[in-house]
Amino acid sequence: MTISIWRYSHLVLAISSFVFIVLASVTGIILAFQPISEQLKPYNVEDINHLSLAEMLGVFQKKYPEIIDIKVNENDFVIASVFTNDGSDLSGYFNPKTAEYLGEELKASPFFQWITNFHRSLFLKSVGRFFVGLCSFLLFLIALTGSILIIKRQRGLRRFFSKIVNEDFNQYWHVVLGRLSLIPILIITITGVYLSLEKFNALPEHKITHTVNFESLKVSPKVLPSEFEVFKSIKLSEVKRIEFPFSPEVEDYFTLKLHDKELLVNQLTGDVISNIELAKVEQFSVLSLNLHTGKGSMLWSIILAIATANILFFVYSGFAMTLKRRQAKLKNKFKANEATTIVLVGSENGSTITYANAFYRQLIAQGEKVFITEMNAFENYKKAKKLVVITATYGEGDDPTNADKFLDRLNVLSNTSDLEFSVVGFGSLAYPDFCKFAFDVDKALQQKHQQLLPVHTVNDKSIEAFNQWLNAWNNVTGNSISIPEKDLMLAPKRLKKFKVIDRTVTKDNPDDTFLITLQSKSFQQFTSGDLLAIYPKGDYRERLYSIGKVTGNVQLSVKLHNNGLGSGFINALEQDEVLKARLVKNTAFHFPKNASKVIMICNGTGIAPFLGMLSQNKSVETHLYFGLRTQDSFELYRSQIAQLRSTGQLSRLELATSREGEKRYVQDYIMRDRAFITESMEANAVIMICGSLAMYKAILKALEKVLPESTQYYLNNGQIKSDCY
Ligand SMILES: Cc1cc2nc3c(=O)[nH]c(=O)nc-3n(C[C@H](O)[C@H](O)[C@H](O)COP(=O)(O)O)c2cc1C
Repeated sequence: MTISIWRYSHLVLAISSFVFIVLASVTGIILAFQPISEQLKPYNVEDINHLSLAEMLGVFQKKYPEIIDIKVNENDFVIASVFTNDGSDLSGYFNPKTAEYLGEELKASPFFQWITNFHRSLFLKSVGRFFVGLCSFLLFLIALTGSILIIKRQRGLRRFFSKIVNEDFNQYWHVVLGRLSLIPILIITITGVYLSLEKFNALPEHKITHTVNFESLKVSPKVLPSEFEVFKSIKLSEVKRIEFPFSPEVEDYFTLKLHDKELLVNQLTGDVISNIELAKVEQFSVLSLNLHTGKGSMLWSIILAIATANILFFVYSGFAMTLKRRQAKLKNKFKANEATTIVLVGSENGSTITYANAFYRQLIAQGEKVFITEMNAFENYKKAKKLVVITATYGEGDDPTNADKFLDRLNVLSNTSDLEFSVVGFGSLAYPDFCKFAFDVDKALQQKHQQLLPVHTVNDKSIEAFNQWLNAWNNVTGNSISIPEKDLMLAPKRLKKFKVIDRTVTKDNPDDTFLITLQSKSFQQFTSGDLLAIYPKGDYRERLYSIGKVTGNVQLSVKLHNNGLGSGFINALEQDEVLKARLVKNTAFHFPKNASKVIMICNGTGIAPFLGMLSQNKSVETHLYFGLRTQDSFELYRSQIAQLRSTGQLSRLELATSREGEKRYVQDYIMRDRAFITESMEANAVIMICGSLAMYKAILKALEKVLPESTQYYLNNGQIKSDCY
């Protein structure tokens, strides 16, 4: 399958370095806990930013007759070496405010030391260090190519952090976590490379050498160190180390190492004898070490640990995605120029190829000469009579990578005008430009060839929807192809648990229909009009139901069919039983946000999403045209609808009973209320239709007669929405 140059680079880099990356990541996660464990020790003193060096020296010199040196480490622990009044030496952690001894200096744990050595060089000395440095650089490139892939996926840098639709677990989290850990990973890799370069002496030398003119050193006026102006002006947080003079002679001085410079200070007068700025290389080395290891900041150490753990997840999810893509291969029995039917596939992540391959195999089994290939490989096919294009849509209604040259090639190459074609669009209603690329392809093909079937769309890889197209294809071509469902889908993953919290029974209803309410066991965002996908046999067989959101739960209205796989499964569920299913977003059938009025038309179980929408409705005027067989059929919904009427959430109900009374269908009421319907649509109302396809067609026919514009106009305008089956 064709993949973009960026994805290819991302993959090649990952493959070439993954062993090192895994080893470095695992050890890196462990090492992140070293600074955390150190900082949990009670030697840290607050307000180190406010305490001056002079103040600290004052208390130390009061308490101890001789001080050798004082250090402040990355954790802001003060470590000193002193002589006490009884002449014994004392070294370890001290409180800088009171000069009180706190405890012995921690020795690095042998375990962390072992892991550190492994992390730095894999115990391979210079060779290992080189590979670790190289792997850091490769990881940096992987992060860069990954960012480019995200920018391309999101169609622009500005949309880098825009919402991502969760279609595939590995893909979704690869991108989401990739964006979140990008900055820490860039920092880890850049500093890793820098530290390696330093170890190989590849950076400029940066030794500090002071020159002191001993002749010019003053011996008066004498000042106590705690009164030195220079010590007063330096905060303890700036200090790395202060070394005390060995003797009281003026030739011996204080050596003060700060984070950005080194000073020599006259021990008698407090004059600064020499002041040298640290080279930028040196300053960056310290910064690199702290950023790379998390030394000195618990928060940063935790961020590093999380980002490094994410790297391991990227390795796993990246390879899982690649494997999935590679499984989707196109193989041919016939040559392109022998084939009478051509199947072209546009796919980014391979799932559309599974459908196209299954269709190809069935055609071959029927004895047809078929050729299947990627859309970008389109050419003039000598003997082709039929062309089937099965394509996904990406980005914002754009082409998948292996179809990005198709429209140009079609323009330049194609000249066989008696070729008949059918386009099947794979897409997701979670995106605003649903299957747009398929529509673009269809339009372009219409300029040159004969359309055999209108564009057929498949939402969320629905097998049902694909089979509907297959039936239509069989009808127009005289074929009798059927695709075993197991060829199309693997058992679904990541299903969520739902518990039955209420249900009615079919015997109470003349149409074998029942209401069932499910409570999601985990937090999930959904709304009325979305779909619930169930897997009755726990395998590839999927059944979708329109749902209503009623008091936060999922409500379905189900008609039990003879041998119905889905309805039989749901009907067998008992109170409190738990099932596994998944919610599918269906934005095209959500309650409109800005409509002046909503006219809902449904028959039978098509009422389910409307019961939810009405119970969520706050103030919109709503009219419900509900078709059922008898008044008894209505009993199932009577109390809910009465409640909605009493609260005003449902403004008007028209019940059409087809088997008793005036024996009317919903479309009869539409014809009767033509003035109301027209007036409402002119005032920006929205019509929503849910239920059987037969009813949908009848309603569209009625609306065609009633409305001033064509139904296509209102469909395009988003004023007619439907979810029919
Ligand atoms: C980044 C991204 C963008 C997408 N954009 C659209 C879109 O604009 N319109 C649409 O209908 N579907 C869109 N989809 C959904 C895919 O077309 C759909 O999941 C399809 O089944 C994927 O097929 P494939 O696995 O063969 O690539 C998008 C999916 C992804 C991951």
